[in-house]
Amino acid sequence: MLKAEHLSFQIGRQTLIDDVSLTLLPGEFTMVLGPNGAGKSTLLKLLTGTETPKTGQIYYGDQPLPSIPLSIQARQKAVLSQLLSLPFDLSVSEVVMMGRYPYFDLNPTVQDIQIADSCLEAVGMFSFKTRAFASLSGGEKQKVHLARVLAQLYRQPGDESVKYLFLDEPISALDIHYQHQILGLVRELATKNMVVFVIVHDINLALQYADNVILMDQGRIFNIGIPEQVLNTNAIETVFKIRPYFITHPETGRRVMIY
Ligand SMILES: Nc1ncnc2c1ncn2[C@@H]1O[C@H](COP(=O)(O)OP(=O)(O)OP(=O)(O)O)[C@@H](O)[C@H]1O
Repeated sequence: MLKAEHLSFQIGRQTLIDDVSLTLLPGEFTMVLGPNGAGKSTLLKLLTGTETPKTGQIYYGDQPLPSIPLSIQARQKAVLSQLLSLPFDLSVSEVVMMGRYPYFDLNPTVQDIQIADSCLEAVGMFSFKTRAFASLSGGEKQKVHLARVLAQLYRQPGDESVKYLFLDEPISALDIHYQHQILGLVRELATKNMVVFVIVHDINLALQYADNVILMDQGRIFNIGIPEQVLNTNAIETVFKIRPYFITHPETGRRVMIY
């Protein structure tokens, strides 16, 4: 479980996060939505320890996040940020192997290599293994970084500890086939004792995949709960300033938003 209590964060005089409290449970796929500048990425940075809140506490299980050694954090928590480019000239397999750094000293083991390969396979990028990362398209880079975080949280047999996965707009550059493939993969991971926090902009994908939705606005949580309740007409109109309409998917019976 991840618990955050009364988080606030400021830069200069601007309050980016204003008294945010939440509980995220392993097994639940949490999606975070909200307009540009609502504070979604900033909240992710606080929850992952990249930034330190001005007030408030974050607990992973019953441990305050700052008290957990970084070497332990690296094996339980993985983060995919919006920044996809890398300052070094690395191959695709070297980028994915970065996810295994917390597990080996000097050289990756055969098992690390197998894990990295299987994660590349899972995101449909195995055939790009030897390519220069810098030469990939935006969507291909996004998939390789996803393979990196999957490799970081890869569960060894017998490891039943809670893992924490944070993805900041992981599908923004992906075509619709891969949007669904990756979200399906992440939903499957969530069921395996993982806390999953994913920022997206697509309301219909949240309605389709999320167990739990956090709707943010102006540095605060506007609403949190099950998707159909949180993403209602009034909330969408208030937060996104657009009037939505909902129809029923002819095959699945699911709620779909149009506007
Ligand atoms: N280093 C910084 N200095 C000043 N302002 C910042 C800084 N980082 C973020 N902000 C501001 O904080 C607010 C929240 O930013 P944040 O990136 O968390 O928004 P977001 O909800 O993730 O937005 P988007 O959907 O556009 O990615 C924005 O107004 C942003 O301009």
